[in-house]
Amino acid sequence: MHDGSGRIAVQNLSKQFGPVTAVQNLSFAVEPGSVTGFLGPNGAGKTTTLRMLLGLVTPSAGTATINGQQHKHLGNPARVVGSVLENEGFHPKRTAYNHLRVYAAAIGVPDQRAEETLGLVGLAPAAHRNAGDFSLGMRQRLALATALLGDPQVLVLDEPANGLDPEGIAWLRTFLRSFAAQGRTVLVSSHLLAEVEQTIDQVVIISRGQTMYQGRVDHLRNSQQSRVVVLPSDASALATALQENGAGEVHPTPEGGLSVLGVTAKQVGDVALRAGVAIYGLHEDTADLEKMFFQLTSGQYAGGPAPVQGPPQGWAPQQQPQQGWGPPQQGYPGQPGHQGWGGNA
Ligand SMILES: Nc1ncnc2c1ncn2[C@@H]1O[C@H](COP(=O)(O)OP(=O)(O)OP(=O)(O)O)[C@@H](O)[C@H]1O
Repeated sequence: MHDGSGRIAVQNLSKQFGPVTAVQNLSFAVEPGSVTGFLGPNGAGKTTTLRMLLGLVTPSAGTATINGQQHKHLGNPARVVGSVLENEGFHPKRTAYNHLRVYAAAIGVPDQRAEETLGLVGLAPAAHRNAGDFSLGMRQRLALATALLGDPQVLVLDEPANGLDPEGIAWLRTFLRSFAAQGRTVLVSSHLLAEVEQTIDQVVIISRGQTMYQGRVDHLRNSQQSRVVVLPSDASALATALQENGAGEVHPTPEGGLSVLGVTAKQVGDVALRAGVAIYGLHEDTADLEKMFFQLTSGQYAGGPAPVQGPPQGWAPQQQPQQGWGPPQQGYPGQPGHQGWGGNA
């Protein structure tokens, strides 16, 4: 039997579809009490991974377990894990309530649970309307109600925000966070970080079937080095002064200025003052999580938004992911451990 922990563990998971490697040696863990985003571009292998976790696809190698067991060994799986996958079908002539009653009977829970789950997802007023007349957002809610029938400990949702309007997304966010606050586990896939950023507290980012980052979203955000763009009277003199004061990377800009990583505008201003260099312009680029996401998954993109080449500043995508990858290994200005920056004095 399963261990009741609510933990999802994916270990060295791979899936080959003929010549296509959908998932390659993927490892990550999802702990209860949190909402974890499972993020990656289209085709990264998210759906295949979730389908392996739910026992719908057989792995080529590795394991995907819930509560320490593969799905097929969970006993009564609907009581352990509820899922909403893409393109869930409903009988169009069946009411929402009747749809849920059919599923309730199949997993051995009373009809009353159908009413309860309709209430949970805000569909009670539409209980006796045919699912065929539902909007995409209502169908998503009905799919979620179906997943909740067994009062599961774990929820696995594939792109649940698809088809939801902003109000629906806000509602889903509140619902998932309160579900997790009860000590349950939520894993939500998406190809859009912005769509789930406010919902999730942990994130697993994959690209081309491999884990690129696993850890807290706020750690990822805090790890971003800020960038200062400065237009000085003498770029060469300022670049030298910055480097003497411990700035990590200083690059010229096409406008004749400098782009300086991991510093604040104040630090650049202080160094320039001491170096006797006048400043004609100065601004700070704040951390952008979306940019980081593109960088981590850049190899995946063939078209669309132009990815920034190379690993993100201060980050090194690794082939052997570990729980809670932390911020950059080396300190930088503003972080404990950084040496230098006379401008801070
Ligand atoms: N049954 C299958 N047969 C052959 N190839 C498949 C099959 N299922 C998935 N793939 C391929 O595996 C790769 C990963 O697909 P998958 O659907 O898991 O990615 P995804 O991250 O969920 O993408 P999306 O966000 O577009 O759904 C893709 O190249 C896809 O074409």
